[in-house]
Amino acid sequence: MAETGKTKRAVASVTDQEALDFHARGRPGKLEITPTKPMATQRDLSLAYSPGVAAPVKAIAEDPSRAYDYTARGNMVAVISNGTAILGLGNLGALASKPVMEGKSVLFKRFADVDSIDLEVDTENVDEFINCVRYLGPSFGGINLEDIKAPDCFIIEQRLRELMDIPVFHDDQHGTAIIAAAGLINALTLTGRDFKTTKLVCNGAGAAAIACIELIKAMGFNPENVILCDTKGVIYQGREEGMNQWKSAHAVKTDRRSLKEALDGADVFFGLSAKGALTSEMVQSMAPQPIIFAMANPDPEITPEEVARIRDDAIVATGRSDYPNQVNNVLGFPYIFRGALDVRATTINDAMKIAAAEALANLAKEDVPDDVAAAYQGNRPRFGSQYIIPVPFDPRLISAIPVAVAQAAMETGVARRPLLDLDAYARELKARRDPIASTLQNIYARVRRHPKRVVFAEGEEEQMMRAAVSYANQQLGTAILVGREDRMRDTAARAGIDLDRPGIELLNARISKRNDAYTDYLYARIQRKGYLFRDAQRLINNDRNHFAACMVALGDADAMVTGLTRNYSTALEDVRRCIDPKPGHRIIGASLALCRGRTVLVADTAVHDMPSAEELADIAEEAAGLARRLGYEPRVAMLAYSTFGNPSGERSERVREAVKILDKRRVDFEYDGEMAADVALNPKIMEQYPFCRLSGPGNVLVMPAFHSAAISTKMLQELGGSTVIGPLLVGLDKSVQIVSMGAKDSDIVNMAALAAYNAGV
Ligand SMILES: NC(=O)C1=CN([C@@H]2O[C@H](COP(=O)(O)OP(=O)(O)OC[C@H]3O[C@@H](n4cnc5c(N)ncnc54)[C@H](OP(=O)(O)O)[C@@H]3O)[C@@H](O)[C@H]2O)C=CC1
Ligand SMILES: CC(=O)C(=O)O
Ligand SMILES: [Mg+2]
Repeated sequence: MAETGKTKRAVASVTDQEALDFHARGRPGKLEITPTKPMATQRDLSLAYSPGVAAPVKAIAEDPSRAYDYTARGNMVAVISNGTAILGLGNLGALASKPVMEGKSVLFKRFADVDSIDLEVDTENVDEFINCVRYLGPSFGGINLEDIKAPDCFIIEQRLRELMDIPVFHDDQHGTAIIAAAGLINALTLTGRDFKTTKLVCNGAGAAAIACIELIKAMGFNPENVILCDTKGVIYQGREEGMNQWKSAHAVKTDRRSLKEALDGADVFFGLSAKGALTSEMVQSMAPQPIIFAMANPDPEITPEEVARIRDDAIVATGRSDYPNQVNNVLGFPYIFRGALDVRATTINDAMKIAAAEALANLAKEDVPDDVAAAYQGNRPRFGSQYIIPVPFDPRLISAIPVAVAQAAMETGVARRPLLDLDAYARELKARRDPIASTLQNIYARVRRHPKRVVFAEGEEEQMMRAAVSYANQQLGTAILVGREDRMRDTAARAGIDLDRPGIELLNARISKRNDAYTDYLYARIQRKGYLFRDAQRLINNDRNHFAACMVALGDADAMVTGLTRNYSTALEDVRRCIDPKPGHRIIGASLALCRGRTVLVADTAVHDMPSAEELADIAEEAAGLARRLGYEPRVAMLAYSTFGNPSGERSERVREAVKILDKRRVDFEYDGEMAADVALNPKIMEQYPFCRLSGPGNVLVMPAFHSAAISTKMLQELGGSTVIGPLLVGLDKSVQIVSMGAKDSDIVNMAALAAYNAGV
């Protein structure tokens, strides 16, 4: 094998409570619909609705293909289920399936910019279900059927494919088969096996299992070497109990009757059944270098740890994201539909499926470039037993898979709109992904590799505790909660938070052994600023910000997070009493705003009220440095209400002056200004200033003053629907982050992760 390694969880799992909170927070559920056209004026209304809307109606009635020009159809996929086989949880009904279907819809958007809506159809009657879906064709560019039990799913998909002229794709069947086939191609290569002679046992004979074995047989597996099992054991020729025509098609002549007997000497196990179905004893009896794909969700047939306990020569994959080798259809469906939609395919055929599987398998064999490595928890994986398949966050998937699918669609004559230049298409696909959008993911990955001790100063607050538990759970390091232990335990018990878990430390400032050291340190810093020794003592004993900041200053913690109960400037003053700016640096606040797939850093959102030209230049330098530390190349726009001198005014003059100072300093990043926000952000408007030195839209926006920075970021958040992270505190000698008062636990964890990241990873 090219590489061996101990199997371990890649990231920590989440608790049920965390998952419930995540779904309930803010607007319940995971998606909402936003319009793509303005709806502000009477004219907008006349265009969007009556009378203007009649024009596209007539155009489409004349030529149905115009629906792709005038409606959202061409980029819209429905995720449809009746909830009869929700993951491996069984038949829990249409309504209970909604969280999964909403999840699939948001993954379509997140990974491939496909718009998607979930539809839960409340019937187990096959004809009723077909009848419901068949008439929805005009609304969508494709139909993703999901979590419908076998054998109903086979009938439903087959009929709908015949009835509809858009792709109908049951993801549990074909999506799973494509990803499993890709993983299998690579696992066979690594173990020197051949398709024709490899013996495979598949546990589960439902939607996913039948499709998987059909695809691998189509790719060259010998049918005699494939044994299928279900709840009744081996599916052998002549068996009558629990059979259907789809199982019968794969029945083999054998005297083996149980999964245990079937697995004796087998090379490959495919699990598409239920939690715990594979035992250690069965794994023990498999051939050398066994390949084990335990794909049941949410819990696999066997865990990688259990396999590792008994064998060190196995290649193991699961359907989960928290172990290496995630064989899950999320790696396929967003990109397969992307390719199919872009050529307006009438169907997703076998050639398109095989092209997707091969593209995916090949990607895992390629070197992982720098900008991709972060998606792999900061490691640079090499093709081997722990890396047979890319992870869903791999940014190369968006350009690799849709191109292969679109090409196969064109070659097999199912593309209604062929693409003439596939290289240009690949570039266009890449551009759909904002490289900065994965910033947070990258930061978490880096911190996980270099876990840090972060002190949560306001440890008695419920959100702080939740954030600390989440920090520890995500294996980012140790979370130290400062507060009175009895108070913390009371609050935790009431809120159902378990503090007795690895990675959580409770620290009572009053009885800490380090108080004397902290007091001496603080007193030395403030004795000439009007404070007595007993003042320093009181600050350390009673004020958690001073205590926590001294912990960081004296190296007892790597970073600190605070701010929940005290306003920003007061919390910053507390911290500043204990920690200086980094030599040669200026302390600023910068906020990261993520909006509609775009990310910008806005500064100074926290410290300087009315910065001078000199200070604006410093802010630009600090913000550019932060951008680089976050992993992207800054293009700094020095913002004002005017653009390059028009209209003129005192505040713009200062911004112009700051640009000249940056010129003199010969800084090593792109900057220009003064300019208005639309010039900075809209390339078309920027074109009116051909002399502008920015090579693209600004991604670091330096605001002329604190009020404009604070107002614009809050407006982005409230009106623009942006996620705003920060202000991040930049320029301190030690790593501290201050959250806004009343911040949510998820915001606090982000800030704690950023604090840990800034502490040096
Ligand atoms: N990793 C991935 O990407 C995917 C994973 N899956 C997982 O595969 C599993 C099956 O899903 P799906 O095919 O959609 O569901 P289906 O309901 O269509 O099929 C379930 C199959 O599993 C069999 N089964 C259930 N429990 C056992 C058991 N203990 N031993 C043997 N066979 C068993 C059933 O047997 P019988 O026929 O006798 O009832 C049936 O054949 C789920 O856990 C699901 O999460 C599914 C899709 C994608
Ligand atoms: C991943 C998926 O689709 C399932 O487990 O059903
Ligand atoms: Mg599914």
